[in-house]
Amino acid sequence: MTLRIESVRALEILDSRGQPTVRVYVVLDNGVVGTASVPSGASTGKREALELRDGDVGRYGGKGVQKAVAHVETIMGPAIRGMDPRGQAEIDQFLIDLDGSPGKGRLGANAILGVSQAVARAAARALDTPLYAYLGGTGANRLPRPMINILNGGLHSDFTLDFQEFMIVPVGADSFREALRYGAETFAALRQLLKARGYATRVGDEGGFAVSFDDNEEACAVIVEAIAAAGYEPGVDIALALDPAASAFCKDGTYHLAHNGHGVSDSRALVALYERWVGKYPILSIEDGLAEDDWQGFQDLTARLGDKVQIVGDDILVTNPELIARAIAEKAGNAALIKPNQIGTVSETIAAIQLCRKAGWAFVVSHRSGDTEDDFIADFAVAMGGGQIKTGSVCRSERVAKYNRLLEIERELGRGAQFGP
Ligand SMILES: C=C(OP(=O)(O)O)C(=O)O
Ligand SMILES: [Mg+2]
Repeated sequence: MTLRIESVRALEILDSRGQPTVRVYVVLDNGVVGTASVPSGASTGKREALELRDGDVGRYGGKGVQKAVAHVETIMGPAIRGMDPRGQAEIDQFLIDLDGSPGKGRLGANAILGVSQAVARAAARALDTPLYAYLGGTGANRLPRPMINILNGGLHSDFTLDFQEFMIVPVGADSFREALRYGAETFAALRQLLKARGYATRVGDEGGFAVSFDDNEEACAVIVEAIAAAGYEPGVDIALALDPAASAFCKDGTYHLAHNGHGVSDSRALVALYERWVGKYPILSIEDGLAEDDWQGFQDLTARLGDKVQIVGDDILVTNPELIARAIAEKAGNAALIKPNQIGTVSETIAAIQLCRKAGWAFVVSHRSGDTEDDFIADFAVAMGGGQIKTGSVCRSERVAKYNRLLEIERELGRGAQFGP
């Protein structure tokens, strides 16, 4: 069967924060269309691929993406016209070369990723194959274990807490469906608990409750209570995972904690705090426990806790194979967060995961805090062999879209479905 890219269109749409973002449509010569919408972070790593935004504050109150849209339609589209959409690696490399800049800032990583993902979708549709099977083959039958965000802080909720994400991990569940149920029931129990204590139950950017406690640690304590209130055993059925996103409260190598009594701490004190918490609460994963430039801190944390806790690099690694390779060599962590828009193409995202696998590292496929109804990462996680996925709470549709897609995939796989990292 011959398949050719006929045209590529793009559109400025809104993300879940009401900010403009890019949607791409790749049209094939047989009429099949693949679409993709690109997410956008708030607590971004400084070495991420560059999201191209227009200079002025646009009509939605944020900076528009008209330039990125124009680059898709006038530069990238004509350049890949006539190419076979099944040649993902070739097309991605072609787009990287067409941009020619180290951070993809000329054409815009948001524009490039939109095209890259829409090409994959178009090819899968043309072959009448689900995206997970197209990207992962017949062996792609493992559903990822979810890390479900239930309390938001940091840049995702105006620093109601210093730490950005408090997540629950249904370790005792034996299917994705059950895991999601554990998560939804605990979220409901947490809502009741917070209400009973007089807290408002508004939510942050990723749908976790945005509650201000005097001390960050209270978040761990209340989650453990909610797990028990929902009828589960903390640490056995459901564990905790943290993403402090420490770059956001680090200035000049010092960590400034407004919700922690003593206020300011250095890297060693923060590592000691995590050690104390791990001794007290069933925490199995800590992402960005230190700031993106604190390689020594990541090494210390890994040396102290790495044999029992997953130490995930997000801002420090930015899904970049070169930085992941360095962290593997320097033992600065034992897992990578995987965000396709941090690196900018599907092929480079796959390369980052392949590197993790080779080194015995774990990986967590992730949404962004500004996201859309696009559920690409759900299929992508299954294609990559499961691992883990973090895509927010169970109460905002742009997050639930990914969970619901995973439910669909699990049912489609039937008896063949496997679950967990
Ligand atoms: C998802 C995250 O947030 P953002 O998209 O704001 O970087 C994160 O830090 O892991
Ligand atoms: Mg993070």
